[in-house]
Amino acid sequence: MSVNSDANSLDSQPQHDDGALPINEIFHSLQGEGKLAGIPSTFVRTSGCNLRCWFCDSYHTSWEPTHGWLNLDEVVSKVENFASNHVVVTGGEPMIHENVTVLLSELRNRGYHTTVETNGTVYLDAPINLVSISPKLSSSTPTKGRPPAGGGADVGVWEYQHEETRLDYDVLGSLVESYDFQLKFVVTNEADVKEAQTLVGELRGVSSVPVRNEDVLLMPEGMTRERLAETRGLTAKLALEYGYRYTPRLHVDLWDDAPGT
Ligand SMILES: C[S@@+](CC[C@H](N)C(=O)[O-])C[C@H]1O[C@@H](n2cnc3c(N)ncnc32)[C@H](O)[C@@H]1O
Ligand SMILES: Nc1nc2[nH]cc(C(=O)O)c2c(=O)[nH]1
Ligand code: SF4
Ligand SMILES: [Mg+2]
Repeated sequence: MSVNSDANSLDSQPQHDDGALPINEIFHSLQGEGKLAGIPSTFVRTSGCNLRCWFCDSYHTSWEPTHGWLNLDEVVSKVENFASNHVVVTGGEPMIHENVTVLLSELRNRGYHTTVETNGTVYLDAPINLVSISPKLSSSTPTKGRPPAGGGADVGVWEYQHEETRLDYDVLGSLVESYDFQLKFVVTNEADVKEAQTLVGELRGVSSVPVRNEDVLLMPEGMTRERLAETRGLTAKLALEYGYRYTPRLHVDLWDDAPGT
């Protein structure tokens, strides 16, 4: 799959009537994060994202989206090759592709449990068992002093665009009210947890459904074991202090976040 030169072109895709999606990889692993951590799952990773988190551990498909497209039948047949009943649709940002609803409907019809990993900036109406929302805090914004993993595209452009796009309370409120959800925050320091606490408070103010502390997960920043060793202790301490749930990153602990894990 060739690397797409114009990183923006995938961010708003014309819909293909065969349900086609830009797919970076489809692989089988343990769900590494969140309430379902440890469950053998099939991952469908779409390409392209509308944000550019400097820490993105999938920059090969967000900052530099690959361009391979698979139609619905091709995706489903690859998923069917694996034994898991759980499918995790992720990216990149999967919710920027309308056709994700077509895939999710087909997976539901085939009896799969589906999780969507999303940055919470786009709302889609689809049959999803768990929406795993990871709202991006101010510490995610790329800056000249915080260049993105993998070199990345033009930070100047993306610092503004990321900051403008990363938080949408209408979308967050709709997702929380429409789906079983978890809120999963990447933690680099205590300021992130204070910001997450404010965001949860705002969400509680607009949501007609409860946002329980056990639905709020703190996840240490790190795409390597070495980096996680620096951040997991603080994150666990903050989870205890603030009463939120701690989530590991099992795929990093086990396999250093190698491709296909
Ligand atoms: C690559 S993202 C794809 C889905 C979606 N775009 C999102 O951000 O939620 C998958 C998950 O990895 C998390 N993530 C990405 N890079 C990370 C890092 N360096 N450390 C910890 N979590 C990270 C994201 O917050 C998200 O929960
Ligand atoms: N094992 C494993 N678990 C994951 N949970 C969320 C992931 C993601 O990239 O969305 C992910 C991933 O990339 N690998
Ligand atoms: S929103 Fe998700 S995929 Fe996009 S850059 Fe951030 S972590 Fe990566
Ligand atoms: Mg990942």
